[in-house]
Amino acid sequence: MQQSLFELQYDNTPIQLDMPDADLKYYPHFIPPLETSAIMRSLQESLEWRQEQITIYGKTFDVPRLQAWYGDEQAGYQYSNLTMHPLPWNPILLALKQRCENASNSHFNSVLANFYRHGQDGMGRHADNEPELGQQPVIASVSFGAVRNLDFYHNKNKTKVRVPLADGSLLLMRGATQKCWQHGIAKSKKTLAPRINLTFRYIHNK
Ligand SMILES: O=C(O)CCC(=O)C(=O)O
Ligand SMILES: [Fe+2]
Repeated sequence: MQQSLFELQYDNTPIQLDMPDADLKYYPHFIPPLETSAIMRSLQESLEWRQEQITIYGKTFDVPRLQAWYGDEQAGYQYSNLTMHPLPWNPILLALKQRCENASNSHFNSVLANFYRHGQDGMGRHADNEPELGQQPVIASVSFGAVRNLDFYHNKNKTKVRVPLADGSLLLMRGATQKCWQHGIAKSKKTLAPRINLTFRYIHNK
């Protein structure tokens, strides 16, 4: 039997992840499946992806992914005596920002985009706890493309929680999440398709 378009409504009810000292809400179908591949392609083509580098003990390495940072002009921040400025918003990022603001009842003034080209791209353990993000930051994380595991590590005990982030999903991180947990995207030996993740944030300036 043929399904009518109206029956192809996906349930957008969020799931509250049961983790202590964290406030994590997961929306598996935040972006309807019919829209995700076009959005992914347009992000891949229209964002100004950069290969950033890090220096550890005097040796310089390529960060294992491509990155781009967009936001309001006032959302710059100080970094090693330099003021970093975001690129100006484009229509697709603004539309996604609006959808995240509606879902979270929050405001965002910048977005960090990460492009994981294959399984060997990843992100090391960290917390988004820079002072510019405030005491209990609200971060909206939208994913497109390959499913990748976001691993959470509790700061005080050895608890590890693996959260697979699906194409078109939204993960809202709030409350004590950044204070009490670190998170990272593990690399994989498997051949994985590309993935783009956007983390919408609010940067407070003095
Ligand atoms: O790619 C992800 O899901 C994680 C991104 C992230 O942790 C970050 O941008 O701070
Ligand atoms: Fe993060």
